[in-house]
Amino acid sequence: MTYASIKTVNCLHGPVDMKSLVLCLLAVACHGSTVKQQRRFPDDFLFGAATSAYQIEGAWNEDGKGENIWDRLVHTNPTVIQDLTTGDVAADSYHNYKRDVEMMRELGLNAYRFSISWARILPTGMANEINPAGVAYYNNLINEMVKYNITPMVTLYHWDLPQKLQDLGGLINPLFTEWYEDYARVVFENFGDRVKLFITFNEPSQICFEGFEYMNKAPLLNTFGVGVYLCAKHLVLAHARAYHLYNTEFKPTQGGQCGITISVNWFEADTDSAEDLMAAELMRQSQWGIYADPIFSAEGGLPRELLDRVAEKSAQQGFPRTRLSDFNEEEKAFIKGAADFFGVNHYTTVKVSATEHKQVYSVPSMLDDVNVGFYWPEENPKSASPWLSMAPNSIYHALTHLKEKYNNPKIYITENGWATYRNSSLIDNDRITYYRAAWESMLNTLDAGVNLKGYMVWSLLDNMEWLEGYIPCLGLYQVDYQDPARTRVARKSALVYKHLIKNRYIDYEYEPGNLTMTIDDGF
Ligand SMILES: CCCCCCCCCCCCC/C=C/[C@@H](O)[C@@H](N)CO[C@@H]1O[C@H](CO)[C@H](O)[C@H](O)[C@H]1O
Repeated sequence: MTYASIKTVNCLHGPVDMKSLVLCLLAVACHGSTVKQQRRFPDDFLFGAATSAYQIEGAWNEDGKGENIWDRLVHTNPTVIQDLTTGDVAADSYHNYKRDVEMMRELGLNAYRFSISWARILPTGMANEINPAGVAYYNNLINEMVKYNITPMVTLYHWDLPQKLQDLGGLINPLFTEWYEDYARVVFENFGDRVKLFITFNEPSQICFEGFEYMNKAPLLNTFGVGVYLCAKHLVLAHARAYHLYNTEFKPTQGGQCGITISVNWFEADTDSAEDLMAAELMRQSQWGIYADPIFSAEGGLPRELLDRVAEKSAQQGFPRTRLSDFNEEEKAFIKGAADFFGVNHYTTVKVSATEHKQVYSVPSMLDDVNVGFYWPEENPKSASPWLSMAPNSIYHALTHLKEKYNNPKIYITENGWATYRNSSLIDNDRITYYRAAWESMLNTLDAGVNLKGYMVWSLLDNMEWLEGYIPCLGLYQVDYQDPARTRVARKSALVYKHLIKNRYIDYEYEPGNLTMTIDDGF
């Protein structure tokens, strides 16, 4: 039975297949003449959970690992972390990976998305020196997952650049594309026999915009209006180099896929006015189009309106040339189509206005280039993270937009989740409400013909939430940070997710009797 054939049907009138007919007859016998069938996710839809190295591993300087930009930030500038904490130990997954895999089995996960710490396997960032203990750690984790049929989805770069590369300019240095390709080769060579889903970068906008302008991510550099664009172009080129490397040298024997994950929150125009519609479009172009268009659009290259806007502003500001030039024709051809799938991190909806909610932006800056106002609608329920509120049908709006814009690419939702406060109850009904709404929106998305193949919850377990420290918790499992063993216990949402994975439909009636998690037969 295909997904599309499962609908709310009336047994006596609707055209139904054999399975539906049997269900209907049973329902007629039990309840009368009408049955409301559940919409279901396809059997091969990949349900998983996601984490990243810096946020969970700890062991920041153990077994030969090199320093990365988050290690440097939290140790030299500790007051930027809201609760003055670090990721030095975090959930200590470096020592607890077997328990993490056990949790995956308890949940019945089909897949687990985690990231590799570049500096753990290449302590200096360069590929001349490989750290065997780092490689062994990831081999152990992958082997443990594969043993239990859990598909590894590996992110090569989730924000933790080796510090020695940052000392050389990091993503601002054009040589970054070479360093990254060398690192990607080490990853493919060592893990590609078992890993079939590779993600080159997690959330380019958070790397470039938040790291080089918005002062919200390491390396916290204030290079307003220039650094963000250099970073963006080098990142996209590095992605394309890794993709082509995989495609030509590894895919023929390893047979996997290589994509990129972009933060695609939904930016919605405040009104239907032409000005607000353009404001929302410029926001989308600056936040994710700048990374997605060169790879996924039919024409390639950077988004037109953004290019024009930055050129105009640069001229007004007396720059001899634009601060954002397009890729050249050779680069465009190299980048266009360089992805087997589009990874989407989706959390929320933000409203965008051409005139309202504006702040004073630095000049020059990307914020000033775009020059729009934005806000989170008051009526949307708020989480423990200020940027994350719950918006109606948000996934549907974002993903149907991608379908139209990029000719229906294969999509995995690689992150989606809800933040609660550290001391809140394990009975996390607000998270369950958020998740059920997200899953409902995914079913709408599938109904609309979007080529959506899987979904990863953020996160498997509580972890270090970057500058927000350990204040917000996003895990299906709570981590006890007072306990040196970093004990993990399931929240109620873990049982609800387990029920979804097993049954493939959203059961609003399901209420777990208690919070005990067990490993079911076959896992
Ligand atoms: C230039 C135009 C104006 C820009 C205005 C600033 C941007 C405003 C819009 C903000 C949009 C919402 C911010 C969303 C951010 C998330 O996508 C991002 N934080 C998610 O990152 C992942 O979050 C997880 C949970 O927080 C986890 O930390 C993970 O590591 C991240 O990948």
